Amino acid sequence: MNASIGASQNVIEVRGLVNRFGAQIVHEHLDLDVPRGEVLAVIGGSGAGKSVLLRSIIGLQQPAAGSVSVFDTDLRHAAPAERARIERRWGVMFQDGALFSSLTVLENIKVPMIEHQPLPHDLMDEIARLKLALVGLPADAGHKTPAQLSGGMRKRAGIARALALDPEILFLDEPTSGLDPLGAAAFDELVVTLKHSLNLTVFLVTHDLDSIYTCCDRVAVLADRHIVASDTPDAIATHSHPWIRQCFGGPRGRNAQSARALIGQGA
Ligand SMILES: Nc1ncnc2c1ncn2[C@@H]1O[C@H](COP(=O)(O)OP(=O)(O)OP(=O)(O)O)[C@@H](O)[C@H]1O
Repeated sequence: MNASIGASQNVIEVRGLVNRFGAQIVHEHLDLDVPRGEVLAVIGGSGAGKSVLLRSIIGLQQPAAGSVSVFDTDLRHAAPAERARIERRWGVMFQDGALFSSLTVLENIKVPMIEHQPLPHDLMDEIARLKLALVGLPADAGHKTPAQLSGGMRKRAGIARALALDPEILFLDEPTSGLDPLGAAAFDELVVTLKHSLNLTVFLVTHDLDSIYTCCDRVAVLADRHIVASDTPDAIATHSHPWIRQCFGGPRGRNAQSARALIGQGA
């Protein structure tokens, strides 16, 4: 496909994806579209293949078959320079933040800039400080190492680094895992704010039903090795697939729906 056409509204298109590890088939003919500007949550049971899907999209996992296009470009067939240009247009926050432990937060945020877009050091410092403020971290957090931050602050620092190059797509792998309910809710609000202020497309792997109702436009459910349903959170909640019924009909699903109803009433 030609990157210059850009006619598609989908910034990510996955077609016929197959991933296996030895005899274990994780994905079998999986299709998924992510339109520009959408916050998409990918949910599914533990081990369903959500992280492997994310890794396949960003090129860290070589699929056995199928294609993945990002910005209308099939990354498997892209020349290294083109691939690097595409990679600069997304940012990734892995589950544990994946920050360099020996660097300060500001130095961590500057790493992608030094790698992909070296600028005078003063300017990179200034940009890093702006990213820190954007994710709601105080200025003094910039001079701390990851070990000196709380779990929630580390995740925010991970997002700040993912935003270093002003990406169009933000990939988040279980961003609220390990956070207390208030920290998780604040994180969901941050995702909504970033989506609107930066016009981001967000690909979110999550187990958190509150996040789904708070910040997602659409939910794609990964089960039985492929996407079994993809729709708004409300529509997914009434889907008949057994895993979805178990997930949304259980106590966590009911709590998330009640919380949403209360928010809707302005409580
Ligand atoms: N590098 C690898 N080598 C072998 N097996 C792997 C590898 N990466 C993932 N798997 C297997 O693929 C399956 C899907 O893993 P994945 O991490 O995508 O699940 P997940 O849906 O993200 O799970 P969780 O919600 O628990 O994080 C698992 O059975 C996992 O053990």
